[in-house]
Amino acid sequence: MLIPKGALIVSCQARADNPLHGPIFMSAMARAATAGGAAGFRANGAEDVAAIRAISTHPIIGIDKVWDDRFPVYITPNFSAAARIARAGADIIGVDATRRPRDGEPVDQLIARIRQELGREVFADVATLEEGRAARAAGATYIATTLSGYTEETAASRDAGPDLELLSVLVAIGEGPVVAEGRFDTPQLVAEAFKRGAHAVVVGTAITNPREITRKFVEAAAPWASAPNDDAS
Ligand SMILES: CC(=O)N[C@H](C=O)[C@@H](O)[C@H](O)[C@H](O)COP(=O)(O)O
Repeated sequence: MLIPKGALIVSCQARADNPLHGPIFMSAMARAATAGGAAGFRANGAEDVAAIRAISTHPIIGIDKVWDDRFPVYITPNFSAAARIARAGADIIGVDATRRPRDGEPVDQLIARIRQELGREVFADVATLEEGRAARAAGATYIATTLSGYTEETAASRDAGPDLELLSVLVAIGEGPVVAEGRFDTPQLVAEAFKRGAHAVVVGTAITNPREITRKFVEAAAPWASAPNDDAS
């Protein structure tokens, strides 16, 4: 098992519309996170994975987000996406392990192929207990709460903070490491995840997305903000 117990993993991702998009910024994020004590990374796309691999020996959970209007699954939906990420240097491949339709082989088959043909550990992003059980049975090393709040079935809970309940029930099965991921946006929530038995915690937005962090502070300031020219006397 490559991710050590108690690890804080930092997700270094920035989409194309983010001013920090690109491997130069993401590898700098990873270096900053390393200096702060991060024990591993999650990164999207071959370029960012390769750039982070070049500056770190910590475990990397690599994903390849492939958007396709025909399917809801976009996190490493098929074997060719997984192979690209493995080639780029990811030790662990993150996949959407929900049972939703995807452009590729059924998820159980995908997990088995990643293990057998790529020789990589699988990190299964799930939204429910049943999906977690199934992914474990298919051979995933890590089960993570990443997609709770992001599927049709679980969307209602997205604004309610991280899914601590799902974390607890996955831990209770007791079959292997469970990782807390998705809206763990304060040190207190990270501590709570470990208290509930998380093997590791992945934090993204709250550490590596200055645009969203700024938005939160601006929202807090909004009631006191004057409209332009308000102060003209
Ligand atoms: C649903 C989805 O696509 N989640 C993504 C998975 O890679 C990322 O956008 C998240 O930032 C990541 O899971 C970390 O979570 P948070 O940013 O909440 O700490």
